[in-house]
Amino acid sequence: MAPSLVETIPVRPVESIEPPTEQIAAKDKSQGTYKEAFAQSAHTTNYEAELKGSAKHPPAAYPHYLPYWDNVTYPPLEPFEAYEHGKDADPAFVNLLSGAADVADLTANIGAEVKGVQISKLSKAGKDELALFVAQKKVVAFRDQDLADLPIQEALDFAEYYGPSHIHQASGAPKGFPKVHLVHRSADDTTARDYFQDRTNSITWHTDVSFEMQPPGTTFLYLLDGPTAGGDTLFGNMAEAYNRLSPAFQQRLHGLKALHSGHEQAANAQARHSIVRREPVSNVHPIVRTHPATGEKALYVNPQFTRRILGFKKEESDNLLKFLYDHIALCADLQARVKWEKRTVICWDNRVTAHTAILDWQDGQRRHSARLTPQAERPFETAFQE
Ligand SMILES: O=C(O)CCC(=O)C(=O)O
Ligand SMILES: [Fe+2]
Repeated sequence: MAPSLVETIPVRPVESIEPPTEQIAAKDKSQGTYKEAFAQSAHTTNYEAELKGSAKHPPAAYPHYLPYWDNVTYPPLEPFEAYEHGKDADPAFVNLLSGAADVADLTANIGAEVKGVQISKLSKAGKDELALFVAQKKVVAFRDQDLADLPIQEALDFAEYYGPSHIHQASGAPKGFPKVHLVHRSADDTTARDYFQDRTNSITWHTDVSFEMQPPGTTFLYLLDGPTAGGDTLFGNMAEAYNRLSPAFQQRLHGLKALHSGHEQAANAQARHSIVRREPVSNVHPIVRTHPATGEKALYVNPQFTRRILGFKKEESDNLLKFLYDHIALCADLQARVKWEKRTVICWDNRVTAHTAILDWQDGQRRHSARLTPQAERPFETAFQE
């Protein structure tokens, strides 16, 4: 992709899907540059309240998971040969599920809930089956997990079975663990309420960091602390979104490629005087990608990071992308709204799903979770078949 195209595409405002940077940086505006403020981040009121609690809320349950913005930059991500463990899995899922207390579908076409399986303790065969099970179900809530209570490095080692950890270009991370991506809104943060001063909804459908050459596959997000109600995460089945289209339309999408850009997310972080850990990148991916284990085809565009369909004029590209985004957003019949509980790990396959946080909880409650993000193969497509 010629870099000039990236520059000529108008920068559209991209909502931050990385809440913590926004929150701390907003405080920093009155305190000089972010970097100055960062040096004293442990002394900001907000951070202190998180550590110590206040009259209104308890301290953070997992203080070593509070976001920290180290000022370290990283070289570009290196290409690597991805290995798809789902291909080695026994589709009977004996090693994953035979000891489960309960396995239930959340809807008819997306999502499952599993109780009584400790994913951090799975055998190799169990881990392979997890990859395939999640690829089939698209998103799985594993209840009563110990991931948050393990040393952070052990949690990372578990996830890295599936691929090398992605280091996010702009998000806060636990101190010393830049490979862990944090989602954090402190208990005295009013973003969830403030958001609706300017917007009618908080929905930001996306698939994680699709601008990377090898975006994540099997991904784990675990709750550290959450509101009593609300703050669910909504997932959509992008393979089913593809299947719903007519064969003629599917055929038209095959062969099309789209540009995905991380430049706006980086610019956003810079504008907030936050950190950017790497030179931002853009990559071109097929609009219909194939899952390496299931062979399923899935729509692979999202309004956060996809910018342009290559070879189409702007209006053509905008219109087709708008249709696809509307299709993804409107199909409540291929979505699951997954509820968090303490000690829940939600695992999804970024190659065949889209997701969005829902910012609907009441003020005065912390929402804090950590993501382990193994990278996978470069998206590829296989031929259209009727
Ligand atoms: O906060 C959430 O519910 C989802 C956050 C998210 O998009 C992610 O961790 O990838
Ligand atoms: Fe995400």
